[in-house]
Amino acid sequence: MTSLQVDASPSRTTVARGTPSRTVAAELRGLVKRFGGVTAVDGLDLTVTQGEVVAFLGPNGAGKTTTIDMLLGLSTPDSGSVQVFGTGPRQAVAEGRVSAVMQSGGLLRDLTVAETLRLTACLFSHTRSVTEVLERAGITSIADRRVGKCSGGQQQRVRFAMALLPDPDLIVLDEPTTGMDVEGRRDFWNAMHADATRGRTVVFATHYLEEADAYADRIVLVSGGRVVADGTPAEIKAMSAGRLVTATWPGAGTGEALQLRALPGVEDVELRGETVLVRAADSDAVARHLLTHTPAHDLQVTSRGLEDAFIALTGHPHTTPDTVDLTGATR
Ligand SMILES: Nc1ncnc2c1ncn2[C@@H]1O[C@H](COP(=O)(O)OP(=O)(O)OP(=O)(O)O)[C@@H](O)[C@H]1O
Repeated sequence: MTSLQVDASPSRTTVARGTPSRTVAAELRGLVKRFGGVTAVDGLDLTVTQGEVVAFLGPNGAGKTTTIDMLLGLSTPDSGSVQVFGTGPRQAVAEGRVSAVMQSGGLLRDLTVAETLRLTACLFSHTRSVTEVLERAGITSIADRRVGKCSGGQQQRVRFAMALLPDPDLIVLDEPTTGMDVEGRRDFWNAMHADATRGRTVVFATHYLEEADAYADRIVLVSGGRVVADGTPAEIKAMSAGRLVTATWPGAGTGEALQLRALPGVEDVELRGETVLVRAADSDAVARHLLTHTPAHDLQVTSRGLEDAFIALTGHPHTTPDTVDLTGATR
């Protein structure tokens, strides 16, 4: 059973999970990491229990990669602690209990996919068979292809297969699908998710809200180096209460937008060409006003999604590496 709590100071919404007896996979306590004058991670606390698939979501510069680097023992915190399966992260990695899929690097272009995996397997005392990880990562058909000839999405699945070799208890993926097309992303996550359903703990950082929504059991929203919200995708979406009213209103301009903004319960008004978008707690009142006091027509009322929650909870518009400001007029 889970329950939603609001912790007023600092502003953070958490889900207290009622399963304290489950094995803790990773425990980050009071993590702080500074680079010169920049505080990349600012007192971050997070407990991941075994078997969870956790998405680390946040705007650019939120501190996701810095946190993941500390989780993997690639860098050390200025203060705070990291424990992975009750030990330090470096030891957990050395024991093969944790492995990672990073965005780039780690591949030799002239080796085939199968040679790459056989070479990687030599680094560990015990591994799963190359045949098995090829299958798990969905790349058996390209086993004899040179890595340099593989697409970006296929190369990420090679990295995923490499990470599966030691049969880790925790797999950490840092924005593994950046730059992939939609099909590549879907294939990658289907392979990852099929593996995760066998009880593996997964922590992944992503810019893609839909990936977090579709593949995570739990979303940890990070902003300014801190956890600002933590819950299931449904819980995170529900944190941004209210609805979006969309209508066509030819000729609407700043004056009309300001009038709407002044209505009770209206949080935000946006104009995109002839379309007006109103985010409001009381969508009925907004709809009634638009239909009775203005020439607006073609009204639609929709529940707000993860993107609205992202904006509300982080104070940032949501952007991905291949899109621009989603709240801007260019959308
Ligand atoms: N090696 C470094 N030297 C200086 N500043 C750094 C370094 N690494 C990260 N930072 C800064 O720390 C902050 C957090 O960066 P980090 O890469 O962890 O964020 P992120 O959430 O992963 O961002 P993105 O989604 O854009 O990858 C940023 O302001 C970044 O510029």
